[in-house]
Amino acid sequence: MQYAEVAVIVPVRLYQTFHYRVPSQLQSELKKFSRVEVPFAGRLVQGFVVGFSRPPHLQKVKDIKRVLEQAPFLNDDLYETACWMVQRYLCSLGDALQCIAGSPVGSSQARQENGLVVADGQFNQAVLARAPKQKITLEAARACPGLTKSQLAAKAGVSAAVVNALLAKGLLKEAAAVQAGGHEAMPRAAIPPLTAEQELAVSQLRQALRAAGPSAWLLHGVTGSGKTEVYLRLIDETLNMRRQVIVLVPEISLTPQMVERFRARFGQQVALLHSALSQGERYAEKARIRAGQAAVVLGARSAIFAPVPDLGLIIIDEEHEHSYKQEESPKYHAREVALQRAAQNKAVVVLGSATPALESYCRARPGGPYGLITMTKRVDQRELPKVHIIDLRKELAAGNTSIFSVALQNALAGRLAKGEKSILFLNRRGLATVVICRQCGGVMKCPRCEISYTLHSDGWLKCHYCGHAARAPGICPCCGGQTIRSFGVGTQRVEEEVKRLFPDCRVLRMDADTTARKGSHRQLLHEFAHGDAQVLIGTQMIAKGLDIHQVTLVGVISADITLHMPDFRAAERTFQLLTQVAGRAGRGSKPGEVIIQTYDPGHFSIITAQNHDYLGFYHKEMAVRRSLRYPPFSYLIKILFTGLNEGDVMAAAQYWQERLAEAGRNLAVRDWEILGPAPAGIPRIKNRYRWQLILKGMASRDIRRLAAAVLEQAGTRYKQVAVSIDVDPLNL
Ligand SMILES: Nc1ncnc2c1ncn2[C@@H]1O[C@H](COP(=O)(O)OP(=O)(O)OP(=O)(O)O)[C@@H](O)[C@H]1O
Ligand SMILES: [Zn+2]
Repeated sequence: MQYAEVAVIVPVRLYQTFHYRVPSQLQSELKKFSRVEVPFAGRLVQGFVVGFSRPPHLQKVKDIKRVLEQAPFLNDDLYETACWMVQRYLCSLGDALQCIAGSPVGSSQARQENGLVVADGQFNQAVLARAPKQKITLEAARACPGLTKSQLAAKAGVSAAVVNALLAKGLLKEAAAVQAGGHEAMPRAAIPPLTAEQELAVSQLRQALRAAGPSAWLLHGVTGSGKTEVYLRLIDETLNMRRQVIVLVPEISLTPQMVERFRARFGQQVALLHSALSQGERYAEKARIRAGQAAVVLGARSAIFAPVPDLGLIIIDEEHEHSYKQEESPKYHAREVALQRAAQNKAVVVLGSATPALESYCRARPGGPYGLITMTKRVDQRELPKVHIIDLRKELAAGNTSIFSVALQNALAGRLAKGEKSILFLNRRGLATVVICRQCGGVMKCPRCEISYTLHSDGWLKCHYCGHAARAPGICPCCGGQTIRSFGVGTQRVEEEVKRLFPDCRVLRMDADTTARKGSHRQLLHEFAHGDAQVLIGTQMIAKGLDIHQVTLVGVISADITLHMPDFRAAERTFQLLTQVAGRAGRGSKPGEVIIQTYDPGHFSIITAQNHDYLGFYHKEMAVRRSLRYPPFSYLIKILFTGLNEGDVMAAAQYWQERLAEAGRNLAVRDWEILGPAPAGIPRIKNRYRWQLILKGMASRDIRRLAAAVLEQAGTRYKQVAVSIDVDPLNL
């Protein structure tokens, strides 16, 4: 083991690795996949050892400097995935391995924390009457036994001090460490009998699990059809086969109900991977996963790389969600990685959604690579909600300038009178979305980004791209004019309006502004579900997964925001959001009602959402995509150029455009085109100019080959311009 082959973490040529000498003092420490520090181009960089071959030339071979992490969470299986990512996403092998292994952790930090449980014995409730936070925390610990201190604090939305206080009082105690395979350590939660449709889904997927090969399935079930129960049964089956499961959810903080149901069913077998974990906690969870102790991994996008020993099943809930796509390099999509990992491990992939991505549904058509399983009914014969569309043009003509139509106002008043709960949805936060000087017409914009400021109720103008904030001016900075007006409605305006119309009503608002603090999502959702709040106002955060039985009204303040996004997926996004948010109504014993306000009531995304008609939407939208040759009828690659000097950025984009055209001729690639160079949708962010090229082709492999060829020759030509490649971009 004299020489090691290292994949360095720098944006270099895709597959290239470099040879280093292994100094004698590192001989015993170094292993395959160790994370090392090596000299590279005059500085020290990190990399991963991927082999021990001899270098072709022995001159100029440098020494490995040191070992940073002896055994990161990598293995041969994940290495194969990394190699696949290189050719699929055009990232370097070092970047792919880094993305899979995550950031390094000194093993000293990796202390295994014991889970906490409520101490036995009765205690006087009155003791906690003055300590509401401790009370909430104790309730949380009872609902989800086995959380660590910080997990429990995050769940209850309190600080660690509150948990410490409960430990000191003896009301909480540490659970004894659970043995491996402690599947039966928890009392089984009451398991409901399956509905007929669930039964059919489970039996079909159970067969797939027992079959020897990999397979992929789309579980298309309407909102409230009980997809989660199907997942739970399949997981049980997989655990019985002594294999492990990865379950992906769009964002773990938004799915406390799901986490609770998983813990109730599988107890300590569940490992949670999410961004709120400390490095030590993450390390401990991954160690449990690698050892096969935690056989059910529940997490967001990056949990797809969990180092399970024998992967049997991958479930992706709300598979249409864009959060499964990573927007930094490597710009992978967890769904595609899942299919690859499943192929490597002969595992089964289940993609669940009420509104599948077009790409997924068309793969599930007859002859496609996915099997299709459909659930058309809600559990317990509950009805899908009645959806009404309100034409805002008519409201205006009738003299109603409020943001609430008469119908929505009346419906809300009715719910408040009956003590039922309502959700109001608007996919835009803040108070007003544009601030304009009426004298010169100047729009207040972020000085660093080419984007208009949003006015917030605290009087600040905020840039939603870079976070930059400025005081709202009283006079126009351009012309000195004194009539500055704001337009456009955000969630804060909706909140003000509800409070004005219904002064006694208890309102909660959930958007990026109210959920910045750790644990605040859970706290807000808990308060809405169990407290006396009657109305929840929010952005897309409230559209997914919520299962709150008392909600009988959903109001969509404006369906037009997503509809008019400059993106070919705007209609799809709109249909998905409307269907998902409408699906929050009527999940209990009382039927639900939905009111959608729009200036475009004839649009097919809105009408098909009204009729709960996924297939109707699918066929209409596919016809549009076909005629414009957009995905899924073609493949795209976005190449983004950014830099401080616009001239350099344009020159780099131009140069790439020429090289790509040339490579296309040389490699005789057919059925493809280059769009651009053109300024990106947002032409400047944080002072960096942004230009882009789009490659569009009928074969993904062909355009990837072109981009890879040009990256090899031109990747580092413009030193001041960053080039980033996005294969199958979700944002253009
Ligand atoms: N077989 C069953 N019997 C009784 N209740 C059930 C059954 N299956 C699921 N439920 C309940 O039905 C409700 C809806 O289930 P679930 O949240 O899994 O729906 P879903 O299909 O994931 O919906 P969405 O797509 O809207 O998130 C939950 O409250 C769940 O506990
Ligand atoms: Zn900005």
